[in-house]
Amino acid sequence: MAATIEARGLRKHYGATVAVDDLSFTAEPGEVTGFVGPNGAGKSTTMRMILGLDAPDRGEALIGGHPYRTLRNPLCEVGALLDASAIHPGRRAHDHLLWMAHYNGLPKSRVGQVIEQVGLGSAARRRAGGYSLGMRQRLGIAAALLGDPPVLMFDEPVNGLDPEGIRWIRGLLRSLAAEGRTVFVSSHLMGELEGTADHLLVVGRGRLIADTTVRELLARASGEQIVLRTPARSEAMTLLANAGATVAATDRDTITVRGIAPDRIAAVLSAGGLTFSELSQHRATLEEAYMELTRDEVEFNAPTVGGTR
Ligand SMILES: Nc1ncnc2c1ncn2[C@@H]1O[C@H](COP(=O)(O)OP(=O)(O)OP(=O)(O)O)[C@@H](O)[C@H]1O
Repeated sequence: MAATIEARGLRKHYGATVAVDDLSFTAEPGEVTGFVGPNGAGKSTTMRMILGLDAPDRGEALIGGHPYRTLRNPLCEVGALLDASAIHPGRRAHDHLLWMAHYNGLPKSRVGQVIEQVGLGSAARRRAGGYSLGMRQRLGIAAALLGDPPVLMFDEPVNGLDPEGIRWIRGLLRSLAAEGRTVFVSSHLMGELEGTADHLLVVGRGRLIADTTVRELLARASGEQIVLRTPARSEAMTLLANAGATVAATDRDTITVRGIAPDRIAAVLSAGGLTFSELSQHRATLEEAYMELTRDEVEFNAPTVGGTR
């Protein structure tokens, strides 16, 4: 059974801080939806509201069309990893999952299945207090998968993991989406979602600033910018600025040019007697596209060296 996650006009404030401000979006089955934004953007607060752990001031959040609190068997409708350290250190992973299964009326056989699925097999009888961060993440994910739910939500699941752990989580997210599940994953680093997310929701200061696909976001960030490589960098910058372009030096002999077309750039340079060795469309990385979107949205923006941007 497929199910969406929907937020409709969600708002939440804590004292004078508006953590989430009129947020609306839909996450669809069969896709990994990346929920990205700088620290303090409101990601965890939004996820807590979707999961019924915090009440919105306004708006509503729905899983498969229903508020979390009205779900009859929540573990079978949505699995979530919010805080991997939430398990008691004296508890063994196997017993923890067995207790969850029992409490939620799930067959015992699910425990062994999810332990295998997350690769915790040999460690499942050890106490969680001795687990590494990566093992605790795996246990949290096993708990989320226990009810075989169509919707999965993970809050910063790769935070602090080694490259092998990151690769494993990425593969898992993709395979869960390929099974037709709705996979919702938050991160404050866009690069972490490269090659994993299909759909991106970018938030800043509690507001939605982009609801897009990875492909569209890259195309938008790459468009219009031309990379020019020339030995006469400063002369070229002057000529192009006089011709109405916006220019910025990016390297010893490289300039990015906006606002005029490549054939016009070539014509201006040739009229000025300048040569160039490259004139190409700029290809933005996902991280660059994200930085551009969120530049003004960072809660605590560190001043740049020299006070200029
Ligand atoms: N329980 C709370 N009491 C007071 N302020 C809160 C509380 N929870 C969140 N906030 C504030 O709300 C804002 C959004 O926080 P939230 O944790 O949702 O952001 P986030 O995007 O998940 O950040 P991070 O990436 O750092 O986890 C922040 O300014 C935070 O300080």
